[in-house]
Amino acid sequence: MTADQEKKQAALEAVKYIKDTMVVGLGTGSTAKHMIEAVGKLVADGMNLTCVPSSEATEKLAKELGIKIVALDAIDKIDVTIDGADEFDEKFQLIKGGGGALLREKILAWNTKFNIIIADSRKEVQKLGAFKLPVEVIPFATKQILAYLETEGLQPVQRMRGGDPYRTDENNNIIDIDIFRTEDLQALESKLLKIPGVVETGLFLDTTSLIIVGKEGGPEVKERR
Ligand SMILES: O=C(CO)[C@H](O)[C@H](O)COP(=O)(O)O
Repeated sequence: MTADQEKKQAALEAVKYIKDTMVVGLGTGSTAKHMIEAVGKLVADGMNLTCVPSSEATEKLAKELGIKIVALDAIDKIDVTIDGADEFDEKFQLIKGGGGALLREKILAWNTKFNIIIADSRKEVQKLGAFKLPVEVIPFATKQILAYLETEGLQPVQRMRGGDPYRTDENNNIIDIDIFRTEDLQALESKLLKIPGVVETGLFLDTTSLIIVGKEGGPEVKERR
């Protein structure tokens, strides 16, 4: 199976957890796109859903598909959020933010009763960190944060797009760092979040309830132990 076929398979399995009248968080990225399309079909078939998007791109696609979108402050709690990931390990720890939507994705995950991650099988790793960890920072502080992270040995690289700094939906910058040699991810997360100007990191350490992986022979559904 191609990675994209696995993504779609996982997405189609995940939408089975969506029930009528639920508030649903919609993730961002190429795996989430399959899920949003499937949610669009549920809505077209008559399901009454209220959805909260994790990015402007997701909001645009959802609206095109006729999905009812509300802002986070219009609801109390999200019933289920379905999102992708760049990497996950057996402890259900994730790296997210390859698509740049980590801040809103993390806010959605934190405000959700049941978080489902959908992924192709290449996202499963023994140890997080082959994928660089995205850190969202405000533009005002970017130069100084880059210098600090360099002294910490985290090999920071500012994300660029077409020769200009990449800007998130919140108009911030992203610095990608190398965490492969980091053992204590919780300590790293705390250290990063203490830096003035760091808005959020793409480490999702304890929000995920279920991971669905697309695989030859059918989706694998992993429950958090
Ligand atoms: O965190 C994300 C976006 O911020 C995505 O979930 C992550 O990058 C995975 O993307 P894809 O489904 O395209 O592989």
